[in-house]
Amino acid sequence: MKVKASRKASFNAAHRLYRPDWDEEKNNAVFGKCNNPKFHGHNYDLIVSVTGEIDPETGFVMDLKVLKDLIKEHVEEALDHKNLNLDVPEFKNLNPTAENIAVVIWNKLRPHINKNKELEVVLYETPRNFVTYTG
Ligand SMILES: Nc1nc2c(c(=O)[nH]1)N=C([C@H](O)[C@H](O)COP(=O)(O)OP(=O)(O)OP(=O)(O)O)CN2
Ligand SMILES: [Zn+2]
Repeated sequence: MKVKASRKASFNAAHRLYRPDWDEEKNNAVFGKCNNPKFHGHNYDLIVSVTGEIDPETGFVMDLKVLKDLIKEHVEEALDHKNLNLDVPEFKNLNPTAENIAVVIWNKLRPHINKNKELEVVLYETPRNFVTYTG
């Protein structure tokens, strides 16, 4: 019997969506207001879920206090109050779209989650725009 255990978190960050190899016209056509050269920010909401068997001794799929601390150390400290394009090495050559941010978060957390458990990251960029990555 598998159960999904989840932890919510949030961070805020600035970004700009653009490709340096495209001219301004094309960047504006594809990325619109998200291509603002002075950047813009979002309050990101994150749901990290771990799915697996319940440990019969603890009753936990995973201790959610441990998951909270992992998110704080590996996600919030890396991304919160940062300019994703300028401050976060993973986005030096990668557009910080919601999809790419979700993949980066998943990759940061995966090494710290038991191999027998599945990991899912849901990232809300706005209250209505969200992406899901499961590896
Ligand atoms: N597939 C994707 N599409 C878009 C992304 C993305 O990361 N992946 N990002 C953006 C913008 O950065 C940003 O999310 C603005 O999107 P928009 O829909 O314009 O949102 P609003 O500011 O209008 O706020 P809502 O609350 O969503 O109405 C665009 N596309
Ligand atoms: Zn944006």
